[in-house]
Amino acid sequence: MIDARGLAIGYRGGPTVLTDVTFSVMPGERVGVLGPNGGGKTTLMRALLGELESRAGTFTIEGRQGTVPQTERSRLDYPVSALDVVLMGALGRGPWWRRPGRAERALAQAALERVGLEDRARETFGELSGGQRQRVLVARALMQDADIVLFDEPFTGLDTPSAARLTALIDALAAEGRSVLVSTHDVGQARAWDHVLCLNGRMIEFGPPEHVLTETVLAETYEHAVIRIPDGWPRGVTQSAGASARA
Ligand SMILES: Nc1ncnc2c1ncn2[C@@H]1O[C@H](COP(=O)(O)OP(=O)(O)OP(=O)(O)O)[C@@H](O)[C@H]1O
Repeated sequence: MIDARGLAIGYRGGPTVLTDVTFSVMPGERVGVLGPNGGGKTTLMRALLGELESRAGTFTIEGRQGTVPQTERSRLDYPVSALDVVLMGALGRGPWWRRPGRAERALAQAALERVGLEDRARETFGELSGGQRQRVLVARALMQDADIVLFDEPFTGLDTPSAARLTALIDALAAEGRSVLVSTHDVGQARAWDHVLCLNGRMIEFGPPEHVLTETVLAETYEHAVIRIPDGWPRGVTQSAGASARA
């Protein structure tokens, strides 16, 4: 679904902020994207969405993309309902001037049901909890029938039950053959996915978690910040309480 070779990415008029990115994602794979603040996770997502051009290297993407952005960055005071947000996923299906019809509304309602929010359709998006907003945005990606779903730090601020619900949704999307990229600060969570991509201004490592989540790679990724990872890790990985790495 995604094949990137030696990508270098920067913002218009600015320096290159991410280099040497080489990875591939197959249908149904879940890839965790790890890195410190400013490491380049969002930049990579934006390049995959076509918002930023690569300055070197090549990449190909096959299939429709859907994105689940960081909701605290969205404008939350705009009075749109949860259903309206999901219906935005239907834009592009028909001419821009045509309002969503009954069929689209039924699909949007079904997508909300899929994420367990069928009874919240009429509620204002900005008044939902962070976890509920994330799920509405997953429903929007379902509405787009996205083959590739990009999540930008979706677990930030979620309590344990909400995080577990979102993890189950990510697993379900992958089980349907959709490819899922999830940027996260949670090293413990990334361990459960198929591949991990570590970024810190350049790609540090890409591969299965058991190869990537080593002390050496994490130290390079987080520049020797304290990394806490759960017990039961393969040898060579720092062991201590907690499950998250923050830089
Ligand atoms: N709109 C922008 N214009 C110019 N530079 C930007 C822009 N957005 C991000 N950058 C720069 O790109 C680099 C990577 O930032 P990015 O937002 O991709 O990191 P991140 O890994 O997503 O961080 P965080 O965990 O804080 O969200 C940083 O040096 C940042 O200053």
